[in-house]
Amino acid sequence: MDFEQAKTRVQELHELLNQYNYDYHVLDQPSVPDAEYDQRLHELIKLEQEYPELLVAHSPTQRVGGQILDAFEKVEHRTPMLSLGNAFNEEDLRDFDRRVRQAVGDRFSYVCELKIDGLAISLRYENGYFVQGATRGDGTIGEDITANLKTIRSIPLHISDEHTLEVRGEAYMPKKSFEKLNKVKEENGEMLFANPRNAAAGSLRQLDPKIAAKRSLDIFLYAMADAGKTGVRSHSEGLDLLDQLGFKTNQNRRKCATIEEVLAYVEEWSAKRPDLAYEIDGIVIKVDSFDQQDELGTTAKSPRWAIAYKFPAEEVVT
Ligand SMILES: NC(=O)c1cnc(N)c2cc(Br)sc12
Repeated sequence: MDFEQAKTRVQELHELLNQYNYDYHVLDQPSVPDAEYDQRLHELIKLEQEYPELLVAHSPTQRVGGQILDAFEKVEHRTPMLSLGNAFNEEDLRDFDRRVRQAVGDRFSYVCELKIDGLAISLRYENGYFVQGATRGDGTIGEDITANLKTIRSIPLHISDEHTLEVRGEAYMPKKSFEKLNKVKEENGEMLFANPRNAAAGSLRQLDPKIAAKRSLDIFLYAMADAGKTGVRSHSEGLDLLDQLGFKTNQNRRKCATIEEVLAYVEEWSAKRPDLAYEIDGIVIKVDSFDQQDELGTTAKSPRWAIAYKFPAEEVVT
């Protein structure tokens, strides 16, 4: 095979492997047996060894970085990462609804989403390439954990969208992975993680990406910074765009026209919570239209157009 043929084949393998990866890790619908994926990946590794000039940072072979970092660099978020005000009961939710109606009237809708109990992160794409990933930190300054986030297979290393994009989401450890990890730690006489959130945070703060890669972390993306710049006009349209771009979003979201529908969604998912493959600690409720979000504005800490309903703390049986 000459260089030009190798270049064409490398491009084909990028597309094939990215598609297989998307089907498996984003859609949860594997399209080929693992052996087929491994065979194609091995073919790409061999071609990159034979033609090093064909090895690029966004190659599917580059998910698990080499060197162990000494520390994490600080990253300033170009758009601050918000925190949410809390609601603890039906009355708090009705108060929130009254405040929204006072500001924007009765013609609006909410979007309800599961509040993932993980670690808030931000992904930065430039010209369609994943270039940096960071923790929320204090909302303005986070830590650069790009190497560890690259190991999360549901994070695309390249997207079709050419402009610069910042995508926010929650990295988490599925319940089964958490139980498996603690079982191994117990067998090794190591300290156990208290819960999947701590396990996810501890895994993403590993200085060695090879350790993070073994922790079966996953992610749900739920917002774009400056989403309006992409032309979408509401939060729900933004989530649909994230789906189209190949990101993993949580499909249990629902548009609600009234607070009664919001309360029904809260009730439904409070009951379904134990059967989910991941921990949630509440429900996020947002006014959908960006124009109406702008009318409501933001306090120093959190938006007036969103609230997080928190499930009551579970009784710990000692
Ligand atoms: N879907 C969402 O908006 C969402 C889900 N899960 C979370 N832990 C958070 C946190 C903020 Br802040 S928003 C959000």
